[in-house]
Amino acid sequence: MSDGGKRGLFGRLFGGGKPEAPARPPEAVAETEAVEVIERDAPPEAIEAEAAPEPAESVAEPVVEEAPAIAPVAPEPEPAAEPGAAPVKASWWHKLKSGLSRTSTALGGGIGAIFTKRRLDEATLEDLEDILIQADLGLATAARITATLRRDRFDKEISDTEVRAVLAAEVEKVLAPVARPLVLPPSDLPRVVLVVGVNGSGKTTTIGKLAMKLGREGRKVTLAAGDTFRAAAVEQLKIWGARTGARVIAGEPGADAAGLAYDALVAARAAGSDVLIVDTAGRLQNRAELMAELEKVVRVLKKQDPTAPHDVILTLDATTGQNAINQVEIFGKVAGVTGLVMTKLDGTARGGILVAIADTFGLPVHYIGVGEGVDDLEPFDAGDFARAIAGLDRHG
Ligand SMILES: Nc1nc2c(ncn2[C@@H]2O[C@H](COP(=O)(O)OP(=O)(O)OP(=O)(O)O)[C@@H](O)[C@H]2O)c(=O)[nH]1
Repeated sequence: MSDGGKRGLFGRLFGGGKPEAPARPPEAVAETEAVEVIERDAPPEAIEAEAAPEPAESVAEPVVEEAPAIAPVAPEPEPAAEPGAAPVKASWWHKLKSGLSRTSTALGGGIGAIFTKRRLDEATLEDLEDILIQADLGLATAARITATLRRDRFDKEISDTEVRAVLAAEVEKVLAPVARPLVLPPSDLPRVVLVVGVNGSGKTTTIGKLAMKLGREGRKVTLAAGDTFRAAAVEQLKIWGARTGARVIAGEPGADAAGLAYDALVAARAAGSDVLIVDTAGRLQNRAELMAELEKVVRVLKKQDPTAPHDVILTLDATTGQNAINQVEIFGKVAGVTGLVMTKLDGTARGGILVAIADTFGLPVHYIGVGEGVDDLEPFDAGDFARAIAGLDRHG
């Protein structure tokens, strides 16, 4: 986070007060509980896509329920730090490297098998290019890596470690421009972060982890349980809310997602939240009606704040490989994706897909996830990622 800090610094940056909440009656929002549920009984069709009546008028009055307080979760224990490294960074490097081990083993094993004390010839370069493509790095990056080797080392002896160093350097060149943190500039109004993606890509888990990070930075966070299709997703978000101290605005199963997002923004404003993170139902990018619903969520948020949503984050499950490229294209068109989070890099040998996506779209990669734990999400660092997938140690 660019301007994260303790509450005092945050308070100075943001100033003391927040504006009054518009439209929705303040009694819809209780002030102190960690988790709250707004019961909404509007059926999904209550707001027609094109007629788009004011969502706040289309639903019954919300009811606020208090959920039992659950103690915030403690951070996971840090493993022993590398000498001279900051403990958190060291711990993350450890997780990143072991999380990406399947990718680095697939790449490194293939490279080790073809570079056994031999001169670099055209056949070896072709074999290498195949390995890089199979690891989902993308045609362009694979071609660049082999071109660099051809230019600098052709007909010379070269070890697999040297090849991996070239691989890391080329991958870092691709990733460095997209490694951009999620920036939350000072504002009197809540920053609205919409999280989209296909089913099971890790939206809710990522939101929970993000809420924890923002809470630790002293931000006041509201979560909107916009995945109204799946009751378990709402429960999951409530648990995250309780763990992180974020308030959760949720509705009845099947409630209208756009209306819920609208209400959540009203509630976030009334509560003086710094950030509203809106969860959405998982949807396949080829399901037109679900994609239309997503467009409606965006439209309805804009009715209250024309600049919202300020961030549209697409979560991508690394294990889906090449399909992730199609997801970026379609979600980009429908929801105006502004940044990416790649999850489940720990469960796949296909972590190279992040490189292909960076090369193809140039969209900011804010975070990567390498596990289900609360501390398994960190801002994306191009150099660390490149060296980890190449199976090399960290710089410095
Ligand atoms: N190994 C691993 N598992 C993850 C990671 N991120 C999320 N998961 C798991 O992936 C599964 C799906 O995550 P959810 O957060 O429920 O995904 P979702 O996109 O909200 O799912 P839907 O609500 O069905 O659309 C859960 O079991 C998570 O614990 C990660 O970085 N690594």
